[in-house]
Amino acid sequence: MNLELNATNLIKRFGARQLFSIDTLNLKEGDSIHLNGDNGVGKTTLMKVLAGLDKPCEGQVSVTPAKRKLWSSNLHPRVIYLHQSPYIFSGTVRENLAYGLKLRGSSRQQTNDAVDKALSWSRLEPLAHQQAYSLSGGEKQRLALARAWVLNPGLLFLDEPTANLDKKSVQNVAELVADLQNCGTAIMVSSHQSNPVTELCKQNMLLTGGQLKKNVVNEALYA
Ligand SMILES: Nc1ncnc2c1ncn2[C@@H]1O[C@H](COP(=O)(O)OP(=O)(O)OP(=O)(O)O)[C@@H](O)[C@H]1O
Repeated sequence: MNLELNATNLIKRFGARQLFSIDTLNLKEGDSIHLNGDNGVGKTTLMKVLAGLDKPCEGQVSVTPAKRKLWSSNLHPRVIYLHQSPYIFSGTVRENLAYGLKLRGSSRQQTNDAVDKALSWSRLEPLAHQQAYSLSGGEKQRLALARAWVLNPGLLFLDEPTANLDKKSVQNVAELVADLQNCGTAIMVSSHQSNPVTELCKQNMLLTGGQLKKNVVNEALYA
């Protein structure tokens, strides 16, 4: 079922400093947005607010159709935020991939089958039994994407997913993100500069001076 996220009258302040004020923002499956803006303008904070991981000072974020929060403070189980330094659970790559599925109540057989598919999807099969903390930066980013992929994300927030990655790893991440897009996952990618992942996006939004400039069409994609 298609998900739609709506944010209205969002204001975020830290102390006396107002970071942003956004009247409306709508995201739905199929959307792909490059969230651009200089360092420190509030891209991470905005994406965390949209994903339900941080609270706005004013305003609301809602996702329809609504679903009960199962195991986390996320707004919705199919709205997923990935930090630029992926959070890795203790245990092997396989165990990391199984984590969310077990919490969702998948059976052992369902979990094993889905983990096998995710390992193949992310080309992490040779590393399946390696301790996840020992992966390289690029491998960790692929693991984080695969962990999201098994949960069938409707909306995926990618916070600087290519920061500190070499060219080959950036390309690998871009291929996985493109595949998620083709499956209908809406993506919002933050980055202060263009890269192969942001180039997949049909729209640009610019966070500047506390305002979100929306619906800037990415001409390069239609050239
Ligand atoms: N919990 C907090 N308390 C006070 N200030 C904060 C807090 N979290 C973030 N900030 C400040 O809010 C501003 C925006 O931070 P944020 O990480 O959202 O920006 P960003 O656009 O993602 O930056 P970058 O591109 O460098 O990652 C920064 O000046 C930061 O110091």
